[in-house]
Amino acid sequence: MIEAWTAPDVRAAEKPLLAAGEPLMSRAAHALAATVLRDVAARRRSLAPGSPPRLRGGLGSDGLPGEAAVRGPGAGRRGAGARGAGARGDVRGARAVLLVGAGNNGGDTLFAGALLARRGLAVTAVLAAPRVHDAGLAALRAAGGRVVSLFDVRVPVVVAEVAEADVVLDGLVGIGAHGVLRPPAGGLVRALADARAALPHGAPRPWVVAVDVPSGIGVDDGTVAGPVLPADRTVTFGALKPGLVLPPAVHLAGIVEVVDLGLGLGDRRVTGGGAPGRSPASGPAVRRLEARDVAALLRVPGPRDHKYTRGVVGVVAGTEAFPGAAVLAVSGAARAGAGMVRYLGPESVGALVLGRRPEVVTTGGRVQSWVLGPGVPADDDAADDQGRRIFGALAAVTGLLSADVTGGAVPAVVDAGAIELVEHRCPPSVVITPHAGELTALMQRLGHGVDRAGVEAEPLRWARAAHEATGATVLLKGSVTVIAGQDGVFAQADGPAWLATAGAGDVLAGLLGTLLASRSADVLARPGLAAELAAAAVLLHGRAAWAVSGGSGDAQARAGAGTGARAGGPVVALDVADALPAAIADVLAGA
Ligand SMILES: NC(=O)C1=CN([C@@H]2O[C@H](COP(=O)(O)OP(=O)(O)OC[C@H]3O[C@@H](n4cnc5c(N)ncnc54)[C@H](O)[C@@H]3O)[C@@H](O)[C@H]2O)[C@@H](O)CC1
Ligand SMILES: [K+]
Repeated sequence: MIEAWTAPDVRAAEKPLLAAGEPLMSRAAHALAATVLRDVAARRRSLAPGSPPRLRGGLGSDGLPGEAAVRGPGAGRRGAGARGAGARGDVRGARAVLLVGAGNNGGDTLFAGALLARRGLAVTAVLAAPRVHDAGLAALRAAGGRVVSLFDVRVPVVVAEVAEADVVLDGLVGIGAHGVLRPPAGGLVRALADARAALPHGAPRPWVVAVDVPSGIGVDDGTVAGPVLPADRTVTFGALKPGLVLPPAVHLAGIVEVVDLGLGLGDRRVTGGGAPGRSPASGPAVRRLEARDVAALLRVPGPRDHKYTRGVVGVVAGTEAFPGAAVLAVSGAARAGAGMVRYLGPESVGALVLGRRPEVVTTGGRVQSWVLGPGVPADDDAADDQGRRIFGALAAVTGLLSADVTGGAVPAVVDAGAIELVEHRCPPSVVITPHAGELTALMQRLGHGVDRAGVEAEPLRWARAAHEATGATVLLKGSVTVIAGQDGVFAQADGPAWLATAGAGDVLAGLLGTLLASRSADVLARPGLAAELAAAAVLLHGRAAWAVSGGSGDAQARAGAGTGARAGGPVVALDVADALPAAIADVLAGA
């Protein structure tokens, strides 16, 4: 389990250690410097004449930084200069620029800069505040570092200096940041980010290491409200912060490395998540399941199981206009290991489903979970019969219909058009699965004045708001999927960007339906479990997609970084469903 803790939680955990005189800043600075030295040495090796071409500005297949565009041997911009040939581990003469703010984040950066200077790097500190960490500044000066102030030199001069550097350390603000970066730091960062964005794809540029967090991100909510210099690597101290796992900020953090300061935050047994600002006792603010967590959640059939005990999934999906969604949702459910799948829908669609999945049953009967809505447009009169089926199922799962009639509520996945049909408060065992556009429509219907850009800018806030407004567990789809449930928030980054393709959501809905059906009674008894199973479904879906795509998401998952099309190739949704058995087997085998 990957856990992210809020700034107040980190501070609270640091407090007793600082009071006991633990040298946390020194530990942080040493770890930061070690990473920077390793990165600089690795980049020099990758640019040395005769070395194989590597990816630049991205994650190499070995998890080490390389080059984003493939460059031929010896194509270093300044030949054997600062970025040119370097012996293994030789970093002497490399240029480092430190961006230094007023607080301890700047202090970490200055102390790390002093260590870099002592290893032979040419270090320049750019001070973005009238007063910075005194001891850190003294250490850098004593080590031979150069110091300039943003109050004395103009921003374009600094931008030019940064362009010539091998590595930039962003130490403007860390967990003490409030709001968007203020001048002069904000202006500098905007100019640096603009200069970087203007570079042709794959052009040489300095490696950017964010100190604790990329300065300017919303540390506790992952928002990006102002300028931020995108990092290639973030070295974060003590624990992951929510902004390093949540979109959109996660996409600016690069490869994330956690330096253990002995805060003990990840050590305690976590029973539930909490809102930012709660004490560590209430658990991490955001969690991300890893494969072994998912293995523990999956219900593996035993010798006494039969199809009914394993879980029957009822699928109301597809219309004559959108029959494919039915095939995809049913395939996701069946391939994920449902004991049985019941398909309910138009006869012609049922025939198509049976043609692809003859094991499906097309008659009504008891189910242990519902999958409602894939391929059923809410505003389509022709979908009336499907709408009626969905209304009926929703009445059962929300408890509107008496248990005497329904035989008791069961968990449900409410997807696509069915989201618009939710009119009553739901239990958390109902998981709604909108993308940003569908969540926007839902929140507007509930009276919130938000547009799609607003949801995309603050996915955590709106996923939570939707959970609070509907009672349902909310799975907000994206390259990083945010899930808000009764016991907290998950942010899953498991799939390749190739997975953003038609029908992928239908497969996810079916897959999640199966996980809910297999643990139906547990979900009803402990509604927080629905969010965990939703996170598990996203992980399995993502891993299946990587398998189809031909790449591997392991490096990204290990790094806690956002996703991207860094490897692999295109995928189609039905192939993702077909890859689920192997993905589940791998997870269960601990692969
Ligand atoms: N507390 C500790 O013992 C440790 C802290 N560490 C470092 O210390 C950092 C926290 O230090 P601080 O509490 O001093 O806070 P920061 O260094 O994160 O930032 C606070 C300073 O930045 C200014 N600032 C705040 N918001 C700003 C904005 N929007 N624009 C421009 N300036 C802004 C404040 O006025 C203040 O001077 C961590 O992120 C981490 O890097 C590490 O050394 C590990 C140990
Ligand atoms: K920073």
